[in-house]
Amino acid sequence: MHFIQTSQFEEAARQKVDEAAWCYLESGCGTEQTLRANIKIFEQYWIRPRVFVPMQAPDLNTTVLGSPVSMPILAAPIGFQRWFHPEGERASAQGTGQAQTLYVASSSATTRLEDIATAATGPLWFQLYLFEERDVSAELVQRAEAAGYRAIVVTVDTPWYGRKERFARGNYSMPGTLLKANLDEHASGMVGSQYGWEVIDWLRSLTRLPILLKGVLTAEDARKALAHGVDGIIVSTHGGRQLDAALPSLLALPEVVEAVNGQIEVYFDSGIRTGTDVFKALALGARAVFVGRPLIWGLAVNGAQGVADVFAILREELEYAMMLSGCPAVSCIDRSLLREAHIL
Ligand SMILES: Cc1cc2nc3c(=O)[nH]c(=O)nc-3n(C[C@H](O)[C@H](O)[C@H](O)COP(=O)(O)O)c2cc1C
Ligand SMILES: CCCCCCC(=O)C(=O)O
Repeated sequence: MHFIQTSQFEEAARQKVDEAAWCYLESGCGTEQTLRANIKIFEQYWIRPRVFVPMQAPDLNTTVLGSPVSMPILAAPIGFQRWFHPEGERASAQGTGQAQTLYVASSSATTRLEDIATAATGPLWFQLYLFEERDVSAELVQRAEAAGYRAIVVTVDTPWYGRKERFARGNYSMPGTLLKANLDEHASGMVGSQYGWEVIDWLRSLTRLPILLKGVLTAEDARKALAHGVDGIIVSTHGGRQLDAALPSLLALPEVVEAVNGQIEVYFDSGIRTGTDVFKALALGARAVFVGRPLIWGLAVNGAQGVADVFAILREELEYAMMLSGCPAVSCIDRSLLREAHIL
């Protein structure tokens, strides 16, 4: 089956994945206001195309914290991937490598981070939850550094695990056989809710790897992140899975970009489903975007190849958007190419 839109992968994945896993993947938190808004808001931005811009083929190559990637589209950290495909994280890292882009391994992976690194062929970052037991986080950082991961992505929007009401209403639970492969059997796996900004200074003292914060949505916190010496920010609502009614990521992006003022790289996730979504996030100042659920649809449908195919669709759609709007390179995509209008 040759799919040309990520939504076709969604339909096909729904047929393959069991009901509980599907609900876990697709759900957001609370009334799912932010989950819906993350998608809808893209329709409130319109591209202002420029004509007579000579180009052969658009150049999608870029770098992320110095690592070259073939396009500004990256794999977001997603936990429990063996629930969706027996090869889980190994397959998604392979498919991401096939697309020559970056994979972020989750703290809640069902494959050991060392085994993900062995399977991967592209650059890797490691996503860290700040666990109640600091030693657990410290050990993960040291293992990630030893295994060749190039940055630590600290998820900061999860001082508590979000209230997934759809999942709870369905009375679903995760199979006991799904192990968090990276955590020691004695670790509670509870996220720490007592931390303040000084925990970032503690983390800084542990590693020389670049540190990014995932889940910053305000200029105030972006300025604090700068003051604590972080190397990058990912503007994210965790795919609408943490605070319901949090402002959608695309609405938060401009204020974070403005506050950071080019001093560090700003990334984006939540709601990317098409290449024009990627284009719009880049135009609002993101260096690159992370994709979550669509890659898991690809994984569920066809393992590593499915992941690579989803990347290929997004890539081709972005290429078309660039060719038809007069952007020969991703560095040319800027705010002047976008207009906001709520007409739908
Ligand atoms: C099933 C699922 C599991 C996730 N697991 C993690 C995780 O372990 N760590 C993390 O920082 N974010 C996690 N996220 C959030 C993603 O990294 C990302 O922020 C989100 O999926 C982006 O939104 P999108 O799915 O609309 O692309 C998860 C999201 C989903 C859907
Ligand atoms: C310790 C928190 C585990 C959460 C793992 C998965 C996740 O982030 C999600 O959104 O689901």
